[in-house]
Amino acid sequence: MKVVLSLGSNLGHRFQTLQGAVDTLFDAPGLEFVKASPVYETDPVGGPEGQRPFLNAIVVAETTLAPRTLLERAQGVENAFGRVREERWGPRTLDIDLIVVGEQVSDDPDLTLPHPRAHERAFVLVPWSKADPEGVVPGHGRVAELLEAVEEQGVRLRDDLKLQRPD
Ligand SMILES: Nc1ncnc2c1ncn2[C@@H]1O[C@H](COP(=O)(O)OP(=O)(O)OP(=O)(O)O)[C@@H](O)[C@H]1O
Ligand SMILES: Nc1nc2c(c(=O)[nH]1)N=C(CO)CN2
Repeated sequence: MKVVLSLGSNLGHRFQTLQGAVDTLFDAPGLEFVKASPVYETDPVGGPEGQRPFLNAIVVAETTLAPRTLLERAQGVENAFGRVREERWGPRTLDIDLIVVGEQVSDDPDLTLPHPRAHERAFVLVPWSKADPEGVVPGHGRVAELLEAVEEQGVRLRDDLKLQRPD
């Protein structure tokens, strides 16, 4: 099954955190790296005033794992990078969201698939469209079409930064 993950960081060494997350996510069996998007610097959406901009990227992978197992893997990596959960949409060293897992659809609040806000977030759609132009959000449509409906201002390519394949 194809998995699309969104990675974001707006505290600490943001790029090292994203690369470390990519390396750690693929350290265990069941998840195979396919591609990472370019890295974008993005204005914070929601949350408190005055947050630093995020670095955001999308990673496309193949998996044999159940969605819940993937969520546990992602949360384990977030915790390993010292994420402190305080206020909703507040600053974080690392946030990993499951955007889509195959064709799976779920409205479980602990794991909603596809991610309930992905289809309206430029910081997801812009990098995703570069890594995977054929991408689809089940129930919402093609990434390329969803992108036409969002404001891309506030999402800037950082072509000085490039995520490497996991080591
Ligand atoms: N598709 C999903 N990917 C990741 N977490 C999810 C998903 N659906 C539901 N969750 C749940 O959301 C909870 C809160 O996640 P988190 O604190 O990372 O939210 P957030 O990143 O601040 O906001 P947002 O959900 O808008 O991205 C997690 O504990 C997780 O169980
Ligand atoms: N620019 C940007 N804004 C956000 C982000 C993010 O990754 N990038 N993540 C959020 C919660 O997941 C809320 N707001």
